Amino acid sequence: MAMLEIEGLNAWYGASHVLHGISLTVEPGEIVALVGRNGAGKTSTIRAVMGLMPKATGSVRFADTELLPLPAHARFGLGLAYVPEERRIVPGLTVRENLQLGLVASDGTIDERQAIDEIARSFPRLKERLDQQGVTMSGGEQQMLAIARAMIARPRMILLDEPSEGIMPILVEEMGVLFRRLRDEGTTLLLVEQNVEWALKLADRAVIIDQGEVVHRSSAAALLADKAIQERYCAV
Ligand SMILES: Nc1ncnc2c1ncn2[C@@H]1O[C@H](COP(=O)(O)OP(=O)(O)OP(=O)(O)O)[C@@H](O)[C@H]1O
Repeated sequence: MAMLEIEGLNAWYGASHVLHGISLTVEPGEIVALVGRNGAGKTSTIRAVMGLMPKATGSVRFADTELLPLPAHARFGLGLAYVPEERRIVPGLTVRENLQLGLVASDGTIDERQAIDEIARSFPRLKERLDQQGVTMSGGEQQMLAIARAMIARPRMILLDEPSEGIMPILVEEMGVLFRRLRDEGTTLLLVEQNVEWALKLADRAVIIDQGEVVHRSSAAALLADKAIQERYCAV
């Protein structure tokens, strides 16, 4: 059974029809890179999975549950996590308090102190800053916090929207190591990226979206080697 199966997904912003029959699957424990140029529909696709598009039709199944009829908050409870492009680190809250927000949907089933200890082991940079205001950290550290907050409730799948954007190369590298480890531990990842080469080196499979349609599916390695297709659909 696929972890995520999107079939014939259409979506709209008001009268503007932006996704035209997107179909793609993500198998358990794999990293799929979703690429394509600005405005192609990558963000809209993951927003539709999370229940954040004003209108969406078709089918989106997560571990065999049909998501489209469910409100956004019910989707988080199923073990899906989302790291949006704008990181939404809450002003006025410390790093620890931002992490605690990631546990709200788990209804007290996860031991908070243990979960924060575990996360702090994976993110040494956050460990040193648990009592600091989240928004005082660098952009890259805030991105790591947003990812840590998504991971803390141990979701089965994480959707990430351009996690490497605007981040120092050293942190991008750390993030790659983290994503591989997550995958090796069984977490499924759907990664929207403009940093195509980095994403393809990390991912198992790749899907390209162009003008709201899927135009290419292959192994990540095959797309990495195919500069012509990358130029045609991913050049900025
Ligand atoms: N809030 C909105 N209202 C109306 N149209 C929107 C809105 N957000 C995005 N769009 C339009 O929807 C289409 C798909 O955008 P989307 O953000 O999904 O693309 P993307 O591939 O993620 O690109 P980017 O990398 O720029 O985020 C584009 O034509 C865009 O202009």
